[in-house]
Amino acid sequence: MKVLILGKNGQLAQALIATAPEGVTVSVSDRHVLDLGVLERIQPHIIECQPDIVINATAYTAVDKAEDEPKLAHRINAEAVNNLVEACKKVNARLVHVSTDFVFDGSQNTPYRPTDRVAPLSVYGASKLAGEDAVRKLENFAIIRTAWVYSATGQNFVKTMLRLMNEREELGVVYDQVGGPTFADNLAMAVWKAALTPSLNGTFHYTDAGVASWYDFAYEIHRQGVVKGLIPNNPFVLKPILSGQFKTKAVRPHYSVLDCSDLIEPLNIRRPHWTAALADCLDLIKSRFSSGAQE
Ligand SMILES: NC(=O)C1=CN([C@@H]2O[C@H](COP(=O)(O)OP(=O)(O)OC[C@H]3O[C@@H](n4cnc5c(N)ncnc54)[C@H](OP(=O)(O)O)[C@@H]3O)[C@@H](O)[C@H]2O)C=CC1
Ligand SMILES: Cc1cn([C@H]2C[C@H](O)[C@@H](COP(=O)(O)OP(=O)(O)O[C@H]3O[C@@H](C)C(=O)[C@@H](O)[C@H]3O)O2)c(=O)[nH]c1=O
Ligand SMILES: [Mg+2]
Repeated sequence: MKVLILGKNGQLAQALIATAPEGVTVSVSDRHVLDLGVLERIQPHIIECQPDIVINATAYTAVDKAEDEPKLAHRINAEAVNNLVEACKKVNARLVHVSTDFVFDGSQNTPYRPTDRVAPLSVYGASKLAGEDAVRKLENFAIIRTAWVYSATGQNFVKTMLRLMNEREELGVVYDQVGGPTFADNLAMAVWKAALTPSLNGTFHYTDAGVASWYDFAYEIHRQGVVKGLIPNNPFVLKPILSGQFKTKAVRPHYSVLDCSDLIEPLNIRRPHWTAALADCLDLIKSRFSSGAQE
């Protein structure tokens, strides 16, 4: 089984590479091998690789910047995906594609199922939805929507909080956006299972278990960070604030909890609670820090 992973240095790509199951032959294309912005390169590259399965772990993920660069976000998250779909058709490859909770507007107050109404609030969300729509033209695909991804490598909320909690004595974090924090390593396990289950076709959700606001998430990062010696045990004030008190270019959904049962039940996926997953990630960050690892 030949699996082509698109993306190398991203959070999910790194986790997929680290957890590749035995028996699969993995090849990885980073942006130097295949820049997805150069649309006409996509088809020849896929034809050259002849994969059985393509896992697209790439995306334009800068949510606020996308508001200023809508064309680029659309090119990477939608047009490139459309070309990828055409290429997969040519070589008869299964495509596993990753999408986001930001396709929803957050107006629901029960966990979103894959079939619930989509209505993105941001350029990023709209571009990812257009990418999903392209993938749904294929016969053999799985779209995995996830949310609030973090890992020991790369840029994410956990790393930002650790930095700010080391620099400041006070921090405001929004409590009116509620979702499902997800450790990239756990997401990667779910993506591998989905990739290697050919009968699984359609749109699915995976996040770690439990729900949190960004404030809850930050509170737990601080609590565990202090216990693990990643944050000094100094007086520190974490203030719960409203989204309106933290101005961002992009509008984010107030509620984007994803119902993952359609994926985790048939595939028997173990879904750790986000607080346990956070502990795993902080342990990794700590071991990288003490071994002097640089990014
Ligand atoms: N981060 C999050 O919180 C969430 C992410 N998602 C989705 O999960 C998936 C993985 O996200 P994540 O790993 O966090 O993303 P990262 O931002 O960590 O990584 C982005 C990846 O996209 C690649 N990439 C970006 N632009 C190009 C380009 N022009 N050509 C080739 N490659 C490019 C990067 O390539 P390279 O490796 O070469 O640098 C990198 O591997 C995405 O589909 C994202 O939309 C969904 C919900 C939440
Ligand atoms: C740094 C910071 C952020 N915030 C808020 C802003 C925002 O509403 C929220 C999260 O901020 P971030 O910019 O880290 O997260 P953001 O980039 O919006 O994360 C999103 O990324 C994309 C790729 C996705 O697909 C989503 O699932 C989601 O993970 O926290 C604070 O309230 N205080 C702070 O000090
Ligand atoms: Mg971000």
